[in-house]
Amino acid sequence: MATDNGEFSFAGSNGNSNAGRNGLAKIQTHGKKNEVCHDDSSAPVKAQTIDELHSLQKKKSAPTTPIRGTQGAFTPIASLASLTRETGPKVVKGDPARKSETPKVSSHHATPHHYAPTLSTSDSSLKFTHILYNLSPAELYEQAIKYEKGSFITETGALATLSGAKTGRSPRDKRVVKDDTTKNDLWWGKGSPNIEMDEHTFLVNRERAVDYLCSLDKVFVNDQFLNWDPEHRIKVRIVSARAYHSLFMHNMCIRPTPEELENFGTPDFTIYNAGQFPCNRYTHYMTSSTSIDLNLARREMVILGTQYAGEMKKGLFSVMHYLMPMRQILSLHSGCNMGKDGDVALFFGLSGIVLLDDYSDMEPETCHPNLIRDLLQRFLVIHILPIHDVCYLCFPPLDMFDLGTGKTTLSTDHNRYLIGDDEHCWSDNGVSNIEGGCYAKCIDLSREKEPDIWNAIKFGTVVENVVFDEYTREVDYSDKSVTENTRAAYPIEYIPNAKIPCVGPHPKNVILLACDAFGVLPPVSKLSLAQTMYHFISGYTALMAGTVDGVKEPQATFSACFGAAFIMLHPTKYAAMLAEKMKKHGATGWLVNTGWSGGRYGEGSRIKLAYTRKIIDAIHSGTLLEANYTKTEVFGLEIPTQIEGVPSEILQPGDTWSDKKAYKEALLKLGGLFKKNFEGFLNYKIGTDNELTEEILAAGPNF
Ligand SMILES: Nc1ncnc2c1ncn2[C@@H]1O[C@H](COP(=O)(O)OP(=O)(O)OP(=O)(O)O)[C@@H](O)[C@H]1O
Ligand SMILES: O=C([O-])CC(=O)C(=O)O
Ligand SMILES: [Ca+2]
Ligand SMILES: [Mn+2]
Repeated sequence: MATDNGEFSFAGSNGNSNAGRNGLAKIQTHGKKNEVCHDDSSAPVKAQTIDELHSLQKKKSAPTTPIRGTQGAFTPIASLASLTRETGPKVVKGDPARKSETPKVSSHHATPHHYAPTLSTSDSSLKFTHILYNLSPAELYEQAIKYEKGSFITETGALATLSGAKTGRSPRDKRVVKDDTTKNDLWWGKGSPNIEMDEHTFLVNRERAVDYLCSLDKVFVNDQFLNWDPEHRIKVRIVSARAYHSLFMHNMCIRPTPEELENFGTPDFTIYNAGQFPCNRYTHYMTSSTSIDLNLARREMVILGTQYAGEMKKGLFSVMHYLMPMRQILSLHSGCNMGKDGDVALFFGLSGIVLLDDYSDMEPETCHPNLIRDLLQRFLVIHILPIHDVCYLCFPPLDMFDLGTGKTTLSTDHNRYLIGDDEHCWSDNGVSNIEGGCYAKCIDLSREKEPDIWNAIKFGTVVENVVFDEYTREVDYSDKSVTENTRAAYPIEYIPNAKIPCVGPHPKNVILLACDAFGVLPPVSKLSLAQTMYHFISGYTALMAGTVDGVKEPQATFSACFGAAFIMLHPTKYAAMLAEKMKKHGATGWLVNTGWSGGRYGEGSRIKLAYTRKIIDAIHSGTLLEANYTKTEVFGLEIPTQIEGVPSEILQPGDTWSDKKAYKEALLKLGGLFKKNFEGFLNYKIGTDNELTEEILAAGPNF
């Protein structure tokens, strides 16, 4: 929904009587709104900083610099205005610790602002906060190392950081404002990742975050872009308290040129990351001290109680899952690369902590014991939400993790151009990467198997939660002491054959990746369009759950569109768009199992990355399309009989199991889980074509 001046707007926000210049309700700082308790009843102090206030204490006996003169030199940042400070802190560059340095005024902020006569309402509004605006990686390194515990330079020059208590995303703590527009537009209720909150509660959390940020001596502001398609580029502002967060987003979002920054204007979306500070559990809708709050009408996101940087990345991805479909553009949780001849492939796959199951129709007593235990241990104020409501948001136990299906690993291919590793758009113009960087798993990373990722971990790259040698600073990628989910965030240019700008023509191959820990899905199968849709909607992979005795058990998980945690609309909306685009552009679907072979987890072994790469090569080159196929029982998948460089005996999973009976059992078990999961979609039509809906329903396991 681009407006005349090229900025997008959200449906519903423009007609709002409360709307400010950009269609947004402004933060109200005076009078009205009886639900807010104001502290501006007493006579205001005539000062805008604490220093000014102190200067008022002493009677002037000699001329000093006029107050207005110094103030006029700085532009305040409107985003950080709150009930306690109307204007927000002023933008300066440089480190406030270097007192001798005169702070340079940033020329980037063109927001015209008219100073009201000094009317300060609390001490908070007098406090000076430095805004460290779009610092360079080198400056951010210095800030991190000086002020953030756990920041170190690794042997290869990367910045090692700790993300704090949270080393992965917290999907249970995500909240989305339900208002008149989103109540109809978004997917709510059973199975949906969108847990509602109201506008007022959002403002409570926003105020908490903004006041926290303004209480600091300095905050970081990044102004950057999302989406390499210039027609659908989104301007984002990230306000954060840590150099780690600022560098992470510098790497992950698209970096503006100095000219683009000069003309940046008003951001389309703003994140307030106050992750070090918890939310208040006595606040309505809060069930823990972590909250990630999305307000589409205000175009804002607030983060409280988690420093895991992936929340910002995936929070913005959720926003794109709303904005892009509104423009008939499909947003995809996929990697993407392109061959020398311009053939594009998409790699879908699940990852991270995902919605595992849904217990909405269960009584609290029968609810998942892990969840109950977790609730009892973690929630001080269970009464805020009736336990039954919480139960319907059943998520995996906290010690559950995924193995990674291979989006990043397989899209990063030395023989092909990398368009992106995780988030893309498919529009009438072709594909475009949403991001400006990659976020690779580092666990067991090896130079031989993943040379391009290995080499990208250098100066400028953020490595999260890795363990390194105290003296040499050599990283031990096999060390899981902090977490399994160790990660590296680097600008996409760090991959030598990145395709810049990160756009490409319409995809020729759509590869669905599943890490099957049951060991029954074939290493590769060719899919019909209906099968592709069936597996896209199912979004299967295995998660590893730690049990009480520390034994790891694989568990099937289904995450619609291979990214249920990030979608905003009903999965069938995305599925219909994918089907339409694949049909129109003649793309072929493939299912690739990057998981177990020769038995389930614990018995067989993970398919060698080298073999998976050969399989992917054969898909890209077109030779696999020409191969001979046989059809499997239960799943009805077409399996090639031969692939160059891959032992033929591993292509048929049944042949690799020594215990055939166990194989059949595992196969039927997985088939049953697919069926059960798909029941949730039986009542939905996919697109306008009833024929396709019927076909998709028939394309699942049959037995
Ligand atoms: N046969 C295989 N194919 C793909 N990856 C494999 C294979 N065997 C082992 N791996 C490992 O599995 C992991 C795949 O993770 P990857 O980062 O590609 O996941 P992802 O799909 O990008 O997830 P996320 O969205 O969380 O980033 C890597 O650590 C890789 O080394
Ligand atoms: O967001 C994260 O933590 C990592 C990621 O890419 C995903 O989970 O899909
Ligand atoms: Ca990845
Ligand atoms: Mn991802």
